[in-house]
Amino acid sequence: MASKDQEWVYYHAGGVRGARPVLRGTDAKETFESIPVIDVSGIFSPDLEDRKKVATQIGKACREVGFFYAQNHSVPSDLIEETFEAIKKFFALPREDKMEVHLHKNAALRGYEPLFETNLEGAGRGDMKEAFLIGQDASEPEQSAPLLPPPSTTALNSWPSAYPEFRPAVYRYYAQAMALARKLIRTFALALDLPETYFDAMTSFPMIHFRMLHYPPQEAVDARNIGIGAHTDYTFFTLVQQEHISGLQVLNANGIWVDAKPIPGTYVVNVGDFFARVTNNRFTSTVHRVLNLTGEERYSMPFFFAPNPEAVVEVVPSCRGEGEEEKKGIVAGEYFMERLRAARWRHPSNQGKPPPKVLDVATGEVVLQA
Ligand SMILES: O=C(O)CCC(=O)C(=O)O
Ligand SMILES: [Fe+2]
Repeated sequence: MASKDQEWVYYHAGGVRGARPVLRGTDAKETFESIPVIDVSGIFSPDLEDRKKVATQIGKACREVGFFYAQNHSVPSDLIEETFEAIKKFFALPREDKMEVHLHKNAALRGYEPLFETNLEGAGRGDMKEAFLIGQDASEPEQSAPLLPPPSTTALNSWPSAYPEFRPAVYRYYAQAMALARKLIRTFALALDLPETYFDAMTSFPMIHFRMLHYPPQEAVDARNIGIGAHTDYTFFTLVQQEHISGLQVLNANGIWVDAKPIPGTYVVNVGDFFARVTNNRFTSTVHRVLNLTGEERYSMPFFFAPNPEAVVEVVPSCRGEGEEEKKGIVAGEYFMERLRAARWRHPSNQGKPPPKVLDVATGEVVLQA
């Protein structure tokens, strides 16, 4: 029974605000307290049985936690290090070189996002991170799109002219992350008792968002000082590289934050909202946030893997239980852009629309976003 002393955790999930009571002692429910580590080397095996063994472990992690560490993922560690070096150089550029590609100049919301421009929890001065975002873009030859775009197609990504080496460095990593994601989406299919290729057609040229992030150290731990506010991802799944600096935290069913500390040689993999939807929430899209209390600069690179923009996303056959609510199909690209715009409502395409209502985490009141 929630008393007036009840503590709450506020978050932003599935595009809406939510709150979870913090449960301790005899009120606590059965939930995870750590994040499983899974050796995924079997996904590269020619033997289906090896691939299924990994799928079984991944399926369990997706149902019980929504997060797992993937070990032996085959993306070379020196490539990951080189990519972090390139990202650090980008964030170290003079402000005007970064502002050249500010994401509000870009219809697809790609490019540079300065500190404090999103405010996922709605409190304080905003999320304490800067970011650079690229995504799927058929006009960029590095992406080898299955269908050539019409010649009039304009690029969706924006690249800083002051740092020409950035694009090839980012794409060297992008290709490897994409190859791993393609293996994993098949493993997720097996984990759901579906044919291994079940998701292939709806991810033939998927919505990718590759976000490079820099979190300066923060001084205080309160709702007004946060790297990225509590949220869920709008993906099928996300592959996170986070160097050696801690900061990522995952919310369990008791409202307790569990650290997703960096483990060398692994990816943090998390389920996003599209997977929660197609599995009727059998896979959980778990709330997470970032607080950088290490006193050091933190860099991370989540690679978001979502369906093709035109794909209509429906509950998969193995997750249609009797008596369960029939969810109607959603067009993946529309849903995605809605979520992206809600997080950045100052974008010119939102002009004239009222600001979204958000919860002030400190007071618990609903306010209009500033
Ligand atoms: O920086 C991280 O480790 C995770 C970032 C994240 O959750 C996001 O960008 O959605
Ligand atoms: Fe996230």
